[in-house]
Parts: sequence; structure tokens; C-alpha cells
Amino acid sequence: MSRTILDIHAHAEPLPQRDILEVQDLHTYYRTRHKENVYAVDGVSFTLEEGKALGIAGESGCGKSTLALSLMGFYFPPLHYKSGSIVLGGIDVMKLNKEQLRKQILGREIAYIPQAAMNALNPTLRIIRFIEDIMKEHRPELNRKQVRELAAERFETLNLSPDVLNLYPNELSGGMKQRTVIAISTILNPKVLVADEPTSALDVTSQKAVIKLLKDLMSKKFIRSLIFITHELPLLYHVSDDIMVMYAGEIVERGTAKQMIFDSVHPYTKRLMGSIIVPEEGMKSQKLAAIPGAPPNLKQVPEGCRFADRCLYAEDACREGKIPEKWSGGRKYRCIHESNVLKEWYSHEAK
Ligand SMILES: Nc1ncnc2c1ncn2[C@@H]1O[C@H](COP(=O)(O)OP(=O)(O)OP(=O)(O)O)[C@@H](O)[C@H]1O
Repeated sequence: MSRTILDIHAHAEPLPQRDILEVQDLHTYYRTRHKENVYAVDGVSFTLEEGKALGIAGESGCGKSTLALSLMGFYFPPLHYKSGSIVLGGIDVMKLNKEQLRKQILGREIAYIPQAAMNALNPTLRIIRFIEDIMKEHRPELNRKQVRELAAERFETLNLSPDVLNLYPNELSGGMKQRTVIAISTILNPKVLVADEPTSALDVTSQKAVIKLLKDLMSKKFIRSLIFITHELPLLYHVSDDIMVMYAGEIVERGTAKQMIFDSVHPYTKRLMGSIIVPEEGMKSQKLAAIPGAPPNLKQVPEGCRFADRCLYAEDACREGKIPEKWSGGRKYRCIHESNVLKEWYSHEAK
């Protein structure tokens, strides 16, 4: 089978390491029916390097999915953009209009697998039809036969049977449906794939297959970087190079997966990751830990550290002003305490 159709767009050449995505001080919010604002993404800055998988963790409601939607430029009421920049492959996404965004960015530069994506496939269409629709918009020069060839080749490369292309979504198992959705969403080789809980509601074998697919997409350079949102600690560890933890609309810590899971600094990350004693075995089936108390209401966030009310180490100074981010050993965290002091406190907890 000809390799040329796919190769045109596959990012086969390794490029020098650079930031593929730069998000600077992003503020987005929901405007409720009662005319209240929910500040779900509240001053988020981060970069994503080419070739890297970035995991995003945090309790339910901390703004992970809203961040994903915001990165995609999905500003449909009640979600609104307030300020900040999103630069994707050198393009300032917020300066584009809706049409430019749809034609130039979505699917091509960045693709999104929302939560429960597999259930959103129109059940009356065969799988090939979803790919034909994408190609009609983005590769109109290809005829139907070429589109089918391209799709079959891609499915084969990703260890999915090309026979799936002739089936209806309801004829696929949950795991197969999810892998199919991912294969469809990445058919244009987007630079960044944002996957929001792509393995939730799947059995362990299907979870593994989805993870393998995501890794294959990276290693075959069909995508260059991955943003991966999950509550599953082992997946976060095994899939992510770096992990970023969100709390109440802000990023509170970012570091390598190893640092974040076994040696976190921020008191929230420390609680969230739980106490993992035996690295690999200890986290086999571990989810992010439940922490007593609740995060603040995002309609009215408190001054100072948003975690202060639940933090064992909070002082009066934690409740004043904006808490700046600090660097420590290659990681970034948002806390007034120094990392060595926090670690000293943690060492006493362990005894
Ligand atoms: N359509 C909406 N209208 C108003 N508020 C919303 C809406 N969707 C989400 N929110 C609020 O925005 C905040 C962030 O929600 P978001 O879904 O981004 O969190 P999350 O971390 O992805 O949670 P989960 O892990 O449960 O998916 C929460 O306070 C949530 O209640």
C-alpha cells in the first residue's frame, strides 16, 4: 500500500526541542444563568515541550476540563475568555476568528478527546464517514478511495483493524470505540492531543490498549505532544513526562512525573498523591487521594492561598495577597513556604 498520502503530513523528522504550546496568564470563566461568574481557569501559565506528555491532575471541579476547552478555543456560552494568551506552534490562537480557528487550528494543530467522547459518535454513521467528513474539509483534493486508503493505512499502523471502518459505532466494544475516536481525532496529525479522562469507564485491558495507542501516536510522531487528564495515579505516572496539579482554577505545582508523585513539595500535591511507600507496587491501583474538606467556591475565591483552609501548614501570611510561584529543583510550586522547610515537616509526618 502506498505510504505517500500519510507521509505528507506525518511529522517524521525529529525537530529540535522547543515549546509547542505556551499559555500565559489565562483567565476563563463561566457566566451562570444567575449572572454569576465561575472563575474556573484563573491565571494559568504553562508550556508544553515538543515530544512531551503532560499529565494534569486535581480534584473534581478544579478546572481541568475547562482548561482543555479553553485551549481548544471552545468559547461558547456559558464559557467565556477573559484574558491571557495561548500560542500554539507559534500561532497566537486568541487572535484568530472562529472560522480561522476551525480551519487552521482544530484537528490540525490541536485535537481534543473530551470526557465520554466515545458515546458522542453518531450511531447512524459508519466509522469511515467521520473520516470522510474531516477530509472533505481539510484535504478536499483526496477522492473517496484515497481517503479510505489513508484511513485503512492509519488504522493498520495503529493496530486497529481496517474492517472497523465499515462498522457502526454501536457495533464496537467500549475500548475499541474509544481507540477509534482517538484514531479519527488524530487523522490530521495534530501537534497536540488533549485527552480528558480517555480511559475512564473502561476495563483494565481496554485502558492498557488506549494507553498503548496514545504512546504509539507519540512514537510514530502522528502527534508531537500530549496533554493527559486523569484521576488514575498509575496512568499519570506511566504516561506523563511532567505532571501539573491544579487547585481551584490555579496551577499549584509542576514537575517531572517522578518528582510529583514521590517527592512533591506543595502541601496539596502531597495530600493528593497520598503516601506511596513502595514506588511501583504501591501505586498499582491507586487513585488520587481524597482530602478532608472542600475547595473554595470558584464564584468567590479567597485572597491568598486557595488551599489554606485545608492545609496543615497554613499561617496568617498564607491568607494575604497573591501567592507567587517559586522554583525548586527544576519544579515550580505556589506556596509561601520554602521547599526544604515543607519537606522537613513531611518527614515528621511519616514517623
Ligand atoms: N457549564 C458550566 N456552568 C457553570 N459552571 C461550570 C460549568 N461547567 C463547569 N463549571 C464549574 O467550573 C469549575 C471547573 O469545572 P471543570 O469541569 O473544569 O473541573 P474538572 O477539574 O475538569 O472536574 P472533573 O474532574 O470532575 O471533570 C467547577 O466549579 C464547575 O462547577
